[in-house]
Amino acid sequence: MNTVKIKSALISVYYKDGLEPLVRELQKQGVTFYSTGGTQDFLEKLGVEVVPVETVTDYPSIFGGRVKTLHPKIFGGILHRRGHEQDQQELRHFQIPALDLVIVDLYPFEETVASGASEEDIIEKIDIGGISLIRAAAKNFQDVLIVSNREQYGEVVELLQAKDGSTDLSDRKRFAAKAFDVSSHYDTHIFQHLSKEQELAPAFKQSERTSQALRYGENPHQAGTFYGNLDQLFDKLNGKELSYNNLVDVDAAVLLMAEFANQPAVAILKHTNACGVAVADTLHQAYLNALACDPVSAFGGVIIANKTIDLATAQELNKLFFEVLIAPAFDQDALELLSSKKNRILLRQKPVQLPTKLFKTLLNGVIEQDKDSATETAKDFKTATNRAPSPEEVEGLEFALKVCKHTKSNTIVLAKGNQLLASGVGQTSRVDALRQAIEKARSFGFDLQGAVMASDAFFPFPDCVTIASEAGITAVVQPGGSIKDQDSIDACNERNMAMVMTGVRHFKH
Ligand SMILES: NC(=O)c1ncn([C@@H]2O[C@H](COP(=O)(O)O)[C@@H](O)[C@H]2O)c1NC=O
Repeated sequence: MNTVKIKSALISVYYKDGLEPLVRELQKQGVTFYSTGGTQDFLEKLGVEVVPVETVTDYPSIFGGRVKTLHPKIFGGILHRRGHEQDQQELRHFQIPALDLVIVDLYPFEETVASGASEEDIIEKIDIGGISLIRAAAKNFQDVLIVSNREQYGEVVELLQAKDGSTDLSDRKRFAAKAFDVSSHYDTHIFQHLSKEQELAPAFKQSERTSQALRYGENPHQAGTFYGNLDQLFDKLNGKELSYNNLVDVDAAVLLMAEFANQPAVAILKHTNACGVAVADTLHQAYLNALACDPVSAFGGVIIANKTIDLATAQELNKLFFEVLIAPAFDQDALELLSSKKNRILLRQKPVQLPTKLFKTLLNGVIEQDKDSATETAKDFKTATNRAPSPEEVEGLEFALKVCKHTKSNTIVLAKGNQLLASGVGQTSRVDALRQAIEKARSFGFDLQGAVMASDAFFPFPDCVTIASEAGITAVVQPGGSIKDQDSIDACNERNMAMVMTGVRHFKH
């Protein structure tokens, strides 16, 4: 157990709020308080007697507060080993006060960077003394309790009350682990800030401070964990825990729907690919059109909408078995109806920007890239054929290209107006992707006459154009860039098809 009675505490906190109940509890236990300038003032205003660190160190706070606790008498008080004869002799010899509890709230570095403060202000917010106190107290968890986070105050009060002002080794070790989480997270942000202008960041650092055990990974025999804070992005209004696969699909759904900001839009995804997407005048109609694309695949899918789920849409959705529904808002009656199935996950999406860098593990490292944030619209289309696309075809091409960008390569996406008809996904050849899309569209009764197609990458041969034309497709958008582009252009001209090029490839592996 190795229980330690807390007799002394060093408190040095940037934000003072929330501290009082903890201080009152320590006061009840007869603890001696040591503190730094601002914290000392705060404690004294509460009527608490405090020993200023300056009295211990015999130094004032110098260099504008850059050095105040950085002193052997403070660090000796924390780091000496209580059961070590030599340490005890030295402690007495140098008249060092033992410190059993250290409470630190660091200078708000991340917050200062986010506020757009000047570089000078940012540098001053690199906490040195506080982080050193945290590391020292955490290292000596055998004897010292470190409170490194304001969120822990309530838990510490409960511990002290339950154990009459003492702490157990297991608690101190747990708080020490948290302390190194706090210090490493803090340093990660400093590293990221100071290296952000370097073309090649010298190391990959990412710090997520919350974790969520998943029921399992991609399959039941694989363990899985999510590191991050989903509460920042969603309010979960109903349903079971999100699974690993749900999270992967929710991520794909959110990225896809970010393409459709204005008119009501609905997308249905399976295994990260859209099996239904539509934009319409109402959300209800958008959902019906999205579902019509492939009602078979929609079963068990992840659905996302960009407008409030109303009752009419909810009544249609309620007829389908789906895993997750994401929307910016839900009308109360719609929410009540959809919540009737207890496992159905309903997420209210908050308007929060997602990171602009993407990374994943690969071989023995991590691969990182910028998010694909390029979206080409009509103004970016360069007509390569004799015939330019009609306004209806342009609308379809813009729509198809947005879906194409978020579909696994190789892909061909077929659309008409603002409705996805079918896509060929994750194929090893573009021809296979096109054939899959045509066959699928026909199997759900779509007439491909006048439909348009988008390709995520250039056509190496004119075969896709020929096959598309035979199916009734009249307009094509593709990046271009093949040495045989002219063959595809000629094939289009022979068939009076319109082809536009964007110059931007959208592979998605
Ligand atoms: N310089 C030091 O020796 C030092 N010791 C503690 N601090 C920080 O000073 C802050 C508290 O200062 P005050 O009690 O004066 O408001 C805390 O955020 C603490 O992490 C220091 N400041 C920065 O390094």
